[in-house]
This record gives sequence, C-alpha cells and structure tokens, in this order.
Amino acid sequence: MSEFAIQTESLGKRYRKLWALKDFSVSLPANKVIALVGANGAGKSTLMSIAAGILPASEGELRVNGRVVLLSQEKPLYRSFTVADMLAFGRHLNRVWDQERALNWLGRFDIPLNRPCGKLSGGQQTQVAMAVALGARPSVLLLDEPLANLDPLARREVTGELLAEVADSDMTVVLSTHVVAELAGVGDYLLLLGQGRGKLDGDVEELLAQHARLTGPRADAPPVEGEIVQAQHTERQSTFVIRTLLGADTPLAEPWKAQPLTLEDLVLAYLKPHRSPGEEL
Ligand SMILES: Nc1ncnc2c1ncn2[C@@H]1O[C@H](COP(=O)(O)OP(=O)(O)OP(=O)(O)O)[C@@H](O)[C@H]1O
Repeated sequence: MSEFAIQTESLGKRYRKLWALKDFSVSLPANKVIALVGANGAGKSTLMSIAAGILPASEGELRVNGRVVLLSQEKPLYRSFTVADMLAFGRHLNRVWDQERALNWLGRFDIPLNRPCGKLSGGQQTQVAMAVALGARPSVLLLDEPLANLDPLARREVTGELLAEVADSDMTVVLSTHVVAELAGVGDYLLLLGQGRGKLDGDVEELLAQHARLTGPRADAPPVEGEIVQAQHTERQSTFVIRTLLGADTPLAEPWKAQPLTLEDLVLAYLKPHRSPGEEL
C-alpha cells in the first residue's frame, strides 16, 4: 500500500449547530502537491486546522503521517525582527531546523536578510513565512491560502518552487484555494470539498482522463454510460460532463461530440452541477 500523508475516517467538526465537516473520509498520498479546493465555507480551513492539531474534531479521526506545519493567511512574523532574526527564531522554536533550506528559499526570491519584517511588502512577508515553514522540515506543509497576497506571476513562481521542493524531498504540500482559475499546474492531486463533504479526490491526470464533456442534440441522458456530473440544456442542445471508465476517445453516435476537460472545467462541474454558462464559482 502506498504511503499516506493525511488520512481521515468519518471526520466531523461541528461549530454549535453547523457541521463544517461531516462524515468525511479520505486518504491523501504522500510526496505530492495536493490542491484543496472548495467554495467559501466548504470546510478547507477547518480541515487544515484539525490536521495541524489546533482544532479538535467533533467526531471521527484524522491521522497525519509525520510532522505538520500550517501556514495561514495571518503570517506569524514580528514586525521589528529582521528576516535573519525570524530564521533564528524558527531555529529556536523547532526541534528540527534546516537553515540552508530556509536561506535558499529567501535567496530565490531576493529577500534582504537584514530588513525588518515590518518593512517588507506583503508578498515578501509571505516568502519569509514560507522560508520559516520550510526550515522546520515538515513532512506535511499545510498552506491555507497564504499566497493570496501574491500577484499571479509570483504565485505561479512560488507554486513552481514548491513542486520542486516536493520533488527533492519526501514532503507533502496541501495548498488550499478557491481561485479555481489558477489551478492549472498547481497540484498533482486534487481534493474537492463541497459543504463539509468530500466531492472528488484523485490524481489530477487520472481524473482528467476519466471525465469528458459530451455535446449533442437535446436529450435526457448522455449517449454513453457514466456518472453525470453536470447537465446543461438549451432548447436544442444538451451538454453533459460525465465520469466514465470508457475513456475520452470512445466513439460516439453521430452527431455527439466529446471534448476533454481542463482542471478548471472539472472543478466547476462538480461544484456547480447546474451552472449557467459564464457564471462564477
Ligand atoms: N470558529 C467558528 N465558529 C463558527 N463557525 C465557524 C467557525 N469557523 C468556521 N465556521 C463555519 O464553518 C464553515 C466552514 O468554514 P471554513 O473556514 O472551514 O471554510 P473554508 O472552506 O476555509 O472557507 P474560505 O474559502 O471562505 O476560507 C463555514 O460555514 C464557517 O462559517
């Protein structure tokens, strides 16, 4: 059996009357970048906080394989500390500390070591927090939308560097986002949460190979067997996103056409089964 990074079994978390997570079971593989996706309020932060051990579960179980570090949007930096001071602080706080790894990360993004954190831009502060998190050599690094204040180019650079870090080590990164449009190339494994429940999870390439968009004349059902994920109809035409084991190149009865999906299409199809064209998440 392959190694897991995080495993849950019937996990539930209740805030008063609201179940933020309910009956949620998943096994996330180790040594991957896992994109954790879901609309606002889906339960992403709740899941990460339980995994980080800062929030107790209400029921069920969650196991993390190894040491975990959580980095959220509020960065744990002291404004008067220089960047170098922050690294010294990280070394002091953590039993395991990899100064070279932290320095390498800062070097890649040209962060000056002698500047007080309060005088860095929001994006640079993110890089310092990332360097401290990586220096702690976590087995599982949980990133709860910490990249939100980076510009799209910087975000792509950071996710690219994270993929490289994962390839060079046995670390697993879980990166949460609701910016579906920026998912492409971010992770190699997808976990999609919808209102506290797991809607879809799997290797991104495999998931894409199992899904197709079929377009044809108005019909109640698609022309091949499969689970209907999304159905859209106009007066004359029907479009189905289906999950099928037949593969995307299965011949279809004329005039039906099959198209592969992008990761963004796939996520939107699961989050909005009855979406109108052009609608935002
Ligand atoms: N401390 C709390 N007390 C009460 N309800 C909470 C608390 N924290 C979260 N919730 C509720 O639990 C649900 C899940 O919230 P959570 O923050 O985990 O979602 P999320 O997917 O991280 O959302 P976002 O993308 O907006 O950050 C939401 O309905 C939220 O209102």
